[in-house]
Amino acid sequence: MKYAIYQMEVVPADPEENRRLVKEWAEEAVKQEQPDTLVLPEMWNTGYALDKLEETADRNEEPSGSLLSELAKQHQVNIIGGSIGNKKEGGFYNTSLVFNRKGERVYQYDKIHLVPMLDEPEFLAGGREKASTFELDGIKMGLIICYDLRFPELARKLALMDAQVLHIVAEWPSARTDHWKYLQLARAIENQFFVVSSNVVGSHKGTDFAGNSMIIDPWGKELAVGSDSLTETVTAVLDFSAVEKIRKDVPVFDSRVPEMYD
Ligand SMILES: NC(=O)CCC(=O)C(=O)O
Repeated sequence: MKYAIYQMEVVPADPEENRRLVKEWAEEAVKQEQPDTLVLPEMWNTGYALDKLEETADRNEEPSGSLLSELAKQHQVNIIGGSIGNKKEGGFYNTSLVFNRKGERVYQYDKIHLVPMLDEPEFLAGGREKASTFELDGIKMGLIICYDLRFPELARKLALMDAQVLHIVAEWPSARTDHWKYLQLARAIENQFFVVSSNVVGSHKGTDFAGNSMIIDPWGKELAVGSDSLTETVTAVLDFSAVEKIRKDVPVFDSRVPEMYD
């Protein structure tokens, strides 16, 4: 499965411009790279201008959901739709959407863990539906959002549900670039699945974002890494047979003793 990740510079509080950028990038990436799956970053419609969400957030995933569905259907490509600032019953959420090649929405997830360092708890409600797996082209997959990366229980749960790849959509600051990289490597190695992450570049109100979008194989090898400051497309091909091979060579999942951990 060939991936193309949009390492984007989000324009804070300008959802129209961000939707234009995403459409333009997706059309170009499909032409240049012929990918199977496109990946967008976290909060790509609004950025972290959280005090402006009333004016800028989607309402019940619209209009961003329809844009992604149309792009997926038109280009017959899967889309891991990053996440969007989204108003629905209960308040504002950081909501991820995933579409298959037919433009059908196959997954929706609201970020569970709200990040205090970016004031999310002040402006957003935390998701209270459990994360689960979804399928694209017959492959089971999982998705978490940025700060969720710090909670290994969530990634492990998705691995135990047979996810072969974990997507991490993010707006991760440069101040903690090392954490961003090492935690992703740890999640890939300990769960023996692929990790595909999309981060942003640029800055907002004094916070610089780290780029370094990554594609890591289940051995922990970096297949592709974005730069720390450029808008770019990060690509790699994932061969999912690597998951089974590595789980045979180092049979961590057979060695688990779960009754000893509770
Ligand atoms: N957008 C985020 O969730 C950022 C997370 C972060 O800054 C951190 O975990 O550190």
